[in-house]
Formats: sequence, structure tokens, C-alpha cells
Amino acid sequence: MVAAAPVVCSFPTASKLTEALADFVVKAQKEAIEKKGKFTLALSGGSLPQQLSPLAKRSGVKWDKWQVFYADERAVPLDDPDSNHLLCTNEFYSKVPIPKENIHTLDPALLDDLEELSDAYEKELIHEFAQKDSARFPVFDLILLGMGPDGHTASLFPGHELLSEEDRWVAYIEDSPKPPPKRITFTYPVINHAARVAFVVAGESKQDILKTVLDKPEEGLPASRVRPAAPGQLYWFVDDAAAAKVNYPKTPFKL
Ligand SMILES: O=C1O[C@H](COP(=O)(O)O)[C@@H](O)[C@H](O)[C@H]1O
Repeated sequence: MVAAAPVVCSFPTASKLTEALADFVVKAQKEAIEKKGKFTLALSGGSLPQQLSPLAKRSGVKWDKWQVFYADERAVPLDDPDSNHLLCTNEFYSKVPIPKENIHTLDPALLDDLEELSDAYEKELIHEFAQKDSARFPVFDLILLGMGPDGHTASLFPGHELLSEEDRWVAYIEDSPKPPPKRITFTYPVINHAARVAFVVAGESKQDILKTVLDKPEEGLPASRVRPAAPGQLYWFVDDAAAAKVNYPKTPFKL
């Protein structure tokens, strides 16, 4: 699989990072809507949702054309404090008019059966992206990812068997080292077929792991394995604090 080199953009402050991210998302949605009349986006939990707030002030956003999924979700009720959906609701959806029916949550009725839960979410993707057989993998317009201090992304954790999943679009995990243990997650076949994938990583606490992921991809940490197939492109939106030890070349941000 041929993949373009990641583009790493580093910003001096959190607000410069989030403003640039908002510009980037607006451009991605504009291009997608012009081409196909909709914008397919996958969000993560953790620190990501709060970084999206400047989007609420942007003009020219066609919120009703957005179809939003989760790159990973915790197997908990939608109003549980651990839910990525609840976090996104509080930090982002509450500020923007995305129609409720365009936000694709897990099915809370299936929380007791993780296999059914992940299969049902995969079916939600199949429905959005046409038949699984004809379109081998979905092509998201944009997937926004975070990265944990151990190099995990979505719910793909170091050394876990899910790192080698090649077939399923959505898989489940019962033994996440980070609580809560039960989750569902996009697999690499989905992440690495997106048109654009962007990591958003900020803060001094991510310095060492960011260096390893960008400068030593051969170590195979989960975040290093994100390499969208051409013509897909991987971007890193980081702040100078997180990037302080990174040798990988930075690119000035331009739209
Ligand atoms: O557990 C999770 O962690 C990652 C990273 O979170 P962060 O707080 O370090 O940004 C997040 O991207 C993922 O969606 C979440 O389920």
C-alpha cells in the first residue's frame, strides 16, 4: 500500500492550532460537499472534541450535510461520563446545528453483546458508504484522531491483536488497558482508506510519545501505523510543546 509522507504542522499556541484546524475542517467539508453533496467525518473522544469549538464561529459550514461517526466509542450508555458521544455533545454538538439524525452513535440496546454492537456499527457504515462487497472499505472525507501517552489511537492499543485486523471495519475490544475496558473501534482498513486523517495532539505530556511515533515509526506504535493509502493524506496538528523533541520536518500550515 503506497502512502504519502505525513504532513506535520506545529503551532505556538493552543488557539493557533484550533483555529487552523477549524480552517482545515471547513475546507475539507466544502470540497466534499461540492463533490458528493455530503461530508463524512469521524471524531474521537479524549482531548479532541474541545479542540473543535472554533468551528462553531465559522461561516460557510453546511452543518446539515455532515454525517458524523465515531472512530472509537466506549461500550457505555450514551449519557455515561465515559461516552465519547456525550463528550462530543457537550464540547461540540451543543454549539453547532448538526441534525441529530446525522450523528451516528452506537446502539445502546446492544451494550451487553460487543460482537453485535460492533457489527451493528459496521452496518451503519455500510449503509452510509454503500455495500461492503462493492466498496471494499469506506472512504471517509476526514477522520480526526487523538493519541494517548502510550501511542494508542482510537481504541487501537500497543501490542493488541486488533492492530493486525485486515477485514472488519469495526471491531470490539474487551481488555482496553485504559478504562473503560469495553469499546468498539474503527480498524486500520477503515482509517487507512480515508481521504484525510488528522491527528490533533497538544501539550508537554505528549512530547516523548510524539517523538517516538514520528521519528521511530519502525517501532510500530498504533499511531505510527496510521498511513492512509494514496491519494489519502495524513496530517498532524500539534503544538510546539508536544513537538519540542521531534526531528521529523515540520511544514508551515497552508490551506
Ligand atoms: O481513550 C481514548 O483516548 C484517545 C486519546 O485521548 P487523549 O485524551 O489523550 O486525546 C482518544 O483519541 C480516543 O477517542 C479515546 O477513546
